[in-house]
Amino acid sequence: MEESGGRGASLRLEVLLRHLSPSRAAGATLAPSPTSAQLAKEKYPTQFCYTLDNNLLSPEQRHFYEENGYLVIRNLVSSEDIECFRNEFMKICKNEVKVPGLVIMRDISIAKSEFVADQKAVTKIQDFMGDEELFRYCTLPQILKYVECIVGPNIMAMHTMLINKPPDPGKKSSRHPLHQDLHFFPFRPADRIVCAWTAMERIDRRNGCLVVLPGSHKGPLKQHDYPEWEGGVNKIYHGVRDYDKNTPRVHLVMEKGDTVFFHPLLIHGSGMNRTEGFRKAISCHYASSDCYYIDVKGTSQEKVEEEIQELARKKYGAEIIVILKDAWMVRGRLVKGKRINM
Ligand SMILES: CCCCCCCCCCCCCCCCC(=O)SCCNC(=O)CCNC(=O)[C@H](O)C(C)(C)COP(=O)(O)OP(=O)(O)OC[C@H]1O[C@@H](n2cnc3c(N)ncnc32)[C@H](O)[C@@H]1OP(=O)(O)O
Ligand SMILES: Nc1ncnc2c1ncn2[C@@H]1O[C@H](COP(=O)(O)OP(=O)(O)OP(=O)(O)O)[C@@H](O)[C@H]1O
Ligand SMILES: O=C(O)CCC(=O)C(=O)O
Ligand SMILES: [Fe+2]
Ligand SMILES: [Mg+2]
Repeated sequence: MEESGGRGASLRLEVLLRHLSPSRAAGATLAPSPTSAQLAKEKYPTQFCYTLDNNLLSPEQRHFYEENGYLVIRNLVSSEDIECFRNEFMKICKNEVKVPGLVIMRDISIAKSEFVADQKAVTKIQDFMGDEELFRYCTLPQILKYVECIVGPNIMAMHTMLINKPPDPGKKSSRHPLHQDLHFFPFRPADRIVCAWTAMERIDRRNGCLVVLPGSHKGPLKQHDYPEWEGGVNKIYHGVRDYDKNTPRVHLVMEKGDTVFFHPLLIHGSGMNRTEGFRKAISCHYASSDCYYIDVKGTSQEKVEEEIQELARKKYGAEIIVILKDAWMVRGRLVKGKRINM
C-alpha cells in the first residue's frame, strides 16, 4: 500500500521519538495518525453508503464491500469453535438435545420418507437462538466487529441457520436457487442488515459453494418465484425471476473458518453437492436495532408472507393469526448495544 511521503515520515519520526523518550512521544507535539475511516475517504472520495465509518476495514476492504456487496474474511472462526457447533448440530439431529423454536428442514426428496434420527435427514436447521452453544456463533466478537462496520453499534441477531447441504440425490434438489435474502425480511433499511456465513469445512464447487453476482446489491429487490426445476424445489426456496444472465457469477471457494459478510440484496445461491459428504455452513443475519418493520402487503414480498403464515397455521393451528412483525420480534436477540425498535 502506498503512503504519502509526509505521513510516512511523521510515523517514522513518532516511532523514533517513542524509542528515545516514551514520555515525549506521548505528548501533543505530533498530529495524531489518521484513522482508517479518514484513509478510506482520502483514497476513495466517493460517498460510502453500504458501510459506516470504522477503524477496522482497510480502505480496500471497505471499497470492495461497497462495490461488490460482500467481503470474505479468511480464518475468522477457530477450528475449535466450529467443532463445538458441529457436535451440537449432531446432537440435535440425534434428538439428544431439544431446542425450543427450532425449525428443522429436510430435503424435498426425503421429506415424505421414514424419519431417521441422523444428519442424513436434516438439510438445514433454522432459528437456533434457543440453543446457547450454537447461538454463541452469533456473539463471537471477531464477527460482531465486522458486523458493526455495516449495521452500527446496536446489533440484533434476526435469523440463524446451520446449513447441512446433503449429497445430491440425483435430482439437483440440493441446489439453492439464486435469491436475495431481503425477500424474506419485513424490515429496513436494507443497508443496515448483513449476513455472516462461515464455512465449517472446505467448500468449493464440488460440494456446492456459494455463488454470488457481484454488485447486484445495488439493484432493487426483485420478484421471486419457485424456479421451474424438474427434480422439485424445496419449500420456500424461491429464486429471482429474472436477472442479467451476462453478469459474471463468482464462486466463493472457502476454507474452514472463512467467513463472508454479504448485503441482503446481493443475489446469491449455491450449487449442487456432488460429494458424499454433508457440506456445512453456519450463518446469522444481523440488523441494526434501529431498523423498522414494514408492511409487505401489496409488495413482491406479499406471497412469501402468506406462505410462511400458511406454514405457521399448519404447525400451530388454524386459529393462530401470526403477525409477521411479532414472529420476528420474538425471534430477534440483541447481541450488542441497545435494543431500540426491533
Ligand atoms: C412463526 C412463523 C415463523 C415461521 C418461520 C419460517 C422461516 C421462514 C423462512 C425465513 C427465511 C429467511 C432467511 C433467508 C434465507 C433464505 C432461505 O433459506 S428460504 C428457504 C428455507 N425455507 C425454509 O426453510 C422453509 C421453512 N421450513 C419449514 O417451515 C419446514 O422445514 C417445512 C418445510 C414446513 C417442513 O417442516 P415440518 O412441519 O417439520 O415437516 P413435516 O411435518 O415433515 O412436513 C410438512 C409438509 O411439508 C412437506 N415438506 C417437508 N419438507 C419439505 C421440503 N423441503 N420441501 C417441500 N415440502 C416439504 C412435507 O412433505 C409435508 O407435506 P404434506 O403434503 O403436508 O404431507
Ligand atoms: N438451470 C438453472 N436454473 C436456475 N438456477 C440455476 C440453474 N443452474 C444453477 N442454478 C443456480 O445458480 C447458482 C450457481 O449454480 P452453478 O451452475 O454455479 O452451480 P452448479 O451447476 O451446481 O455447479 P457448477 O456449475 O459449478 O458445476 C446456484 O444458486 C444454482 O442453484
Ligand atoms: O447454501 C447455502 O449455504 C446458503 C443458502 C442461502 O443462501 C440461504 O439459506 O439463504
Ligand atoms: Fe440466502
Ligand atoms: Mg452449473
